[in-house]
Amino acid sequence: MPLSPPPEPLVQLRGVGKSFGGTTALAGLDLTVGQGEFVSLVGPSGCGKSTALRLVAGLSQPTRGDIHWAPGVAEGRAGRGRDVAFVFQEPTLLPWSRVWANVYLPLRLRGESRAAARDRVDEALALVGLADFHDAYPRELSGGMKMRVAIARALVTRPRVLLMDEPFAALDEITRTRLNDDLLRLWGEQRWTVLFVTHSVYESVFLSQRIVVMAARPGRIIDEAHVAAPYPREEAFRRTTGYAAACERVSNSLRRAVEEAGG
Ligand SMILES: Nc1ncnc2c1ncn2[C@@H]1O[C@H](COP(=O)(O)OP(=O)(O)OP(=O)(O)O)[C@@H](O)[C@H]1O
Repeated sequence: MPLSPPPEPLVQLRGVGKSFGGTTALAGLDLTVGQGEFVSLVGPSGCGKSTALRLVAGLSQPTRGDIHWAPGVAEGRAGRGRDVAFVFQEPTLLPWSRVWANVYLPLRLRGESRAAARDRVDEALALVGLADFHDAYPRELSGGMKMRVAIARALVTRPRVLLMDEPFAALDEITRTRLNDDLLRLWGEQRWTVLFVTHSVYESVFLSQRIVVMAARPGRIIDEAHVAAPYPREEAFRRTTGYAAACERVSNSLRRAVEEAGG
């Protein structure tokens, strides 16, 4: 099969380091994420995955090195940057606001009226399959539905880059699998660039084109695995030899990461 050319770089981390007092969270991180790519970061606890995501989001600044964006991408904090949206493990919805108002929030913070925002909020809710729940309060929703609201709230700004920090870790297996399918469907339709943090080897292989394995002390990249399987990826992909081989490769790298850290 001919290899497709690598996508145009969207964001490049060059020699990025981050220290917190005496703790070196990241050292010499070189990572390029291409336009429209789906890349996962995996690694043991404390290897700096969240720190890397926060740096890309502009929520904190590198101590060393630099982060270079392709021309035309709005930089800055995730909340303000037009083109970068962040989804955390906790959906962090406003409990006193209905689903619609929760999704409207980023546009409200930008000063857009409800009337001007209506179509975009409705569209984001429809994308995650929650159009019928716009009037519900968060307490009336399951964990999976709350996460869908959080994803809709990220999508409402029509970002080019979606940063996801263990978004499905707190969900049960069936809900997680369903949201994996939904996320891939949306990515196929919308073609954002996704940088996804997960502790699950299986989730990373199912979702990603490329998996970056990190080790701790200091946080650094020790392997990059490519998953050549085409999209759309269906359930049957989980039973292929390609899937098994990629899972084994990433698992072995992860084991090495843990051993190197003396864990
Ligand atoms: N604000 C902070 N102040 C001090 N140390 C920090 C801060 N944020 C992260 N660290 C440290 O930096 C290192 C990397 O943390 P980070 O949360 O990025 O790792 P992680 O790979 O995302 O971990 P996990 O998988 O447990 O979420 C850890 O040693 C952590 O204690």
